[in-house]
Amino acid sequence: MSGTAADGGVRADARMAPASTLGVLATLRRGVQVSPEILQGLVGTLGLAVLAAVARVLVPLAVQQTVDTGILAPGGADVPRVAALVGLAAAGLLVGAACSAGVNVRLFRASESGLLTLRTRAFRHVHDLSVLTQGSERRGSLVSRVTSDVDTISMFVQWGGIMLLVSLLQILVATALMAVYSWQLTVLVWLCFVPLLIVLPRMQKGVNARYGNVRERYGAMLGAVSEAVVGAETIRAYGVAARTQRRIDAAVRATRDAMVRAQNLVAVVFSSGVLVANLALAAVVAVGTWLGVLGDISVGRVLAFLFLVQLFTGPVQMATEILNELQNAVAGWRRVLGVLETPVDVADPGDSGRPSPRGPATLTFDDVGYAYPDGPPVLRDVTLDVPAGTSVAVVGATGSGKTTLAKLVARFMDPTTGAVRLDGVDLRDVRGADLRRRVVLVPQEGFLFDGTLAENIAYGLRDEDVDGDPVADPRVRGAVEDLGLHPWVDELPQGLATPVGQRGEMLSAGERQLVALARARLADGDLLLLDEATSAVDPVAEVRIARALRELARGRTTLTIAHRLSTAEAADLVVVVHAGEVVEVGEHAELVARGGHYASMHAAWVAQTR
Ligand SMILES: Nc1ncnc2c1ncn2[C@@H]1O[C@H](COP(=O)(O)OP(=O)(O)OP(=O)(O)O)[C@@H](O)[C@H]1O
Repeated sequence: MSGTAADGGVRADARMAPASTLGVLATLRRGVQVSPEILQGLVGTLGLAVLAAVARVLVPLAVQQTVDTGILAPGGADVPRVAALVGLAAAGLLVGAACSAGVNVRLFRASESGLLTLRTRAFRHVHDLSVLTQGSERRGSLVSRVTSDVDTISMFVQWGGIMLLVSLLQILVATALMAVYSWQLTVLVWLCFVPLLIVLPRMQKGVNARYGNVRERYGAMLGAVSEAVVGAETIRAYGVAARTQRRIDAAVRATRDAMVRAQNLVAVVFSSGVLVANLALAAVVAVGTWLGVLGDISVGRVLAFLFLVQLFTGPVQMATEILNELQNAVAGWRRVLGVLETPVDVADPGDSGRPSPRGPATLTFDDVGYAYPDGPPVLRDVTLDVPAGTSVAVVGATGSGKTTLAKLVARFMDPTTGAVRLDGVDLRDVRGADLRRRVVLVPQEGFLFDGTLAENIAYGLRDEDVDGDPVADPRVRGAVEDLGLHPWVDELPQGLATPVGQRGEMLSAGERQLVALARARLADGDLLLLDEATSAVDPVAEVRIARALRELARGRTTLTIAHRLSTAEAADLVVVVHAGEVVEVGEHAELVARGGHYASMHAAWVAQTR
């Protein structure tokens, strides 16, 4: 959440229509606005594309000239002329190939730099979105927007776009030359191809549907396989390998069947293109010969027609496929633009915000209410004053709103009504960087990254403070020692250099908590938000965690979401949340004596544990 509201979105003007409602051309236009590099050097590229199309038509032209004015020259074959024309055709082919290569290279370069901008902007924006938006959007879908959706755009821009351009030009230039040679044969060739043009889009739709089915089956197959890998322990523990294997086999077979169905139709589409081209060739030969006998057309021109017909087949077949790719690209573009348009609902005021200097932190809830989007209120009229240096335990039944309270303090979202204040300043007005420095959240399950123990602890440092190898960083070691964790770390075979594995899978749950605490110690905030872990750990780890927590909290304002009432017993202040409302606030002994909510929770807990 480092960006400001103004830098990420693309809808600077609120009156602009959302990308999901835009037509094809408007989407392309807005896509180009977002990444204008796509159009870099377009005029030069277009010029090269025209040259490439003209060069391809040079061959039929040379054939006609060679036959009519070289081989069948009135005074006998004119060998030097034939040689010159063959040379010309060869040169044309070479120039055409060079132009095509140039077009590809230029397009590739321009589109890659455009897509780079699009990807980085989209990724940065995803980062700026509030945790809540990220959660509701399903993280997987956000990832796919920044990766595969951009890929569909790239496919079209790099390949489809230019093929469409070159193909259209090729058809136009070829038609022009054919019309010069013989209008009758030109009409004939078009008559052969028109039915294909009518039928192909429908067939292409079928191909798309079948490939859609393939992608679906493929996704299901990947899902089944990855589930079996992730759930390997459960599968083994319950001995259900055969059942799992049957599910995977069925998914693999379904993918194969879908693929075969799609390929069958592709074969029909491809063959019909070849069939029509051959029909056109046959018709040209037959009608051309007849016209030749009548003296309306020369041999060279009929031969040239045979070559020109070939120039039609590829583009016509490709055109529908390319148009389909255009649809995919436009859909991808809409989704990526949709991400860029998602408003940043927790906006960092940046430099225009109020500075919040380090020091003892007081926390105030000022008549705070909160409702998750489209949900009922989960917090109501919360008013609370936490003096600097106080340790507060928030207790309440599951779902009562404790975590929501902590999330508001970390500013993962803003209250629907009222305000949360740090040292009297509304969090909405506090500079993001100051807030992150002063308020540190230790979640129940701290996320560990694939790397060493030291690297994971060093995530507590701000980017600008990181230098050198964390393993050798005295600050990392210092944090570990401050919390009394060095005996544990020193027992590990590689000490601070011990790898933790993906998500810390090589450590136990208790050890992961210790790393999260050392990280928070290094972050050294003024206000600590602790979501107490509910998972049980062994007694030694429990003692170690409790000691580290005590050390971590020393001298700081602390808000702990307490799942164990022993934590509440030790806190300066207990806050009892019930159905979204703060119903009791006071010291442990005071609340027990009051005989209300807390007293009955405590009595139940004592009966269970002692
Ligand atoms: N992201 C969310 N979207 C919608 N509703 C949510 C979301 N997170 C929590 N809630 C709802 O808000 C209410 C309060 O949830 P919260 O997580 O704050 O409770 P809690 O007291 O921390 O519970 P627990 O002790 O089980 O962690 C619950 O009814 C829950 O269903």
